[in-house]
Amino acid sequence: MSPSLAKSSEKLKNEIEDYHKGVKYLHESGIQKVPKKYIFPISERPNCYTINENPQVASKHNLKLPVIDFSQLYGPNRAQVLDSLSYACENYGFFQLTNHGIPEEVIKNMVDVGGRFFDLPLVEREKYMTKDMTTPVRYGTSFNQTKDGVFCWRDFLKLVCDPLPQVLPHWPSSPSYFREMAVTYSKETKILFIKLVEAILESLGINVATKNKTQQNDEEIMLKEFEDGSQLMAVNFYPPCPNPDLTLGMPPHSDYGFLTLLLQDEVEGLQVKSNDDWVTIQPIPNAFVVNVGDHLEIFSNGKYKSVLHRVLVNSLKSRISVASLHSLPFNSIIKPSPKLISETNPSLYKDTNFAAFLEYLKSCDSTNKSFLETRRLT
Ligand SMILES: O=C(O)CCC(=O)C(=O)O
Ligand SMILES: [Fe+2]
Repeated sequence: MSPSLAKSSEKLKNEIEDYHKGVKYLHESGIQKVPKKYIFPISERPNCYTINENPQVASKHNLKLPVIDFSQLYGPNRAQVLDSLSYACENYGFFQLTNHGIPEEVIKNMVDVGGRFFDLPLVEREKYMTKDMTTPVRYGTSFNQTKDGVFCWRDFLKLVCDPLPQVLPHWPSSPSYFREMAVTYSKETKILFIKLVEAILESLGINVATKNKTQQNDEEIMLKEFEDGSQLMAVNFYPPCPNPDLTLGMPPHSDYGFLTLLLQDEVEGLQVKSNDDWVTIQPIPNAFVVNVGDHLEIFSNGKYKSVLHRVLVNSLKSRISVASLHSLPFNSIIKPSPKLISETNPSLYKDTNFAAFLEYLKSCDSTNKSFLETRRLT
């Protein structure tokens, strides 16, 4: 190899190593332009409208998602709230949840400790970097780091939350109070998830209340399964990006799981696909953005929609979000509820399980085709 060729191949190798160190590393190294690796094809880039450029377009791109006041579910307005919930899940796949009962302090502590984790030196964070998708803790960058052709502007820490006594010793012990804050947050979101599942089953006409107290019905058994179900938390970190118009924090995707409870800080970035448009979800302090995952779309036989969403980045501010993904236990088979299928309304999805999802992740570039598309029968 000629000396100049050797030099350029050495440079390429260093660059590739740098991408795998993540975008916080790139940001801190002071880059002025995003490397080629992060540039999305034109058709996939965000349209960065500002209010001043085109007020009509800007307002169209700022959708007010249905806001569900959770406290109202337990009062005289329950039926109306269930209707709004059903409307949101059918038409948007997303809603914002206020007055959910999780103390402000628990939320603030989680965002704070998540931020302090990303403030640790790279050597500390790197300890959790692994290609193994089944480990209790995984630190990484982009979306599907080993498969992504184009990298996205996001670093993450993923924490498996069950069974807690087994996974907890693997969670980061630094920064201080990380485990305490993250455990409290994961337990609170799990309780909220169970309450949401009860409401969602009821909104689908599947009633959990037992008529005969000595007998458990199918739905109660199912709720018990959710209590023992899977929970995965992803702390996402998006540092400022020099060219937010060329890249994305996360590419369009739907969430694997039944429901995601997402906490976003005050910096906007999350966009949801609605009628072929990308619309920004305005952060509401202390509220959760809740979205239907692939499993709920399958379970509801397509009535509730697992909708594509993506994340934009910006040149000024870091952004943190914490996604808590909940579903049935990892080894469960997910299928349409027998209560919702009939001869005239046949099942639209293949039964699925976690192994099928892992297979999908291994086999293709996850941004090309959604997992859900691979499960549809028609
Ligand atoms: O950062 C966000 O707002 C969205 C994150 C997300 O979609 C995810 O973690 O699946
Ligand atoms: Fe997501």
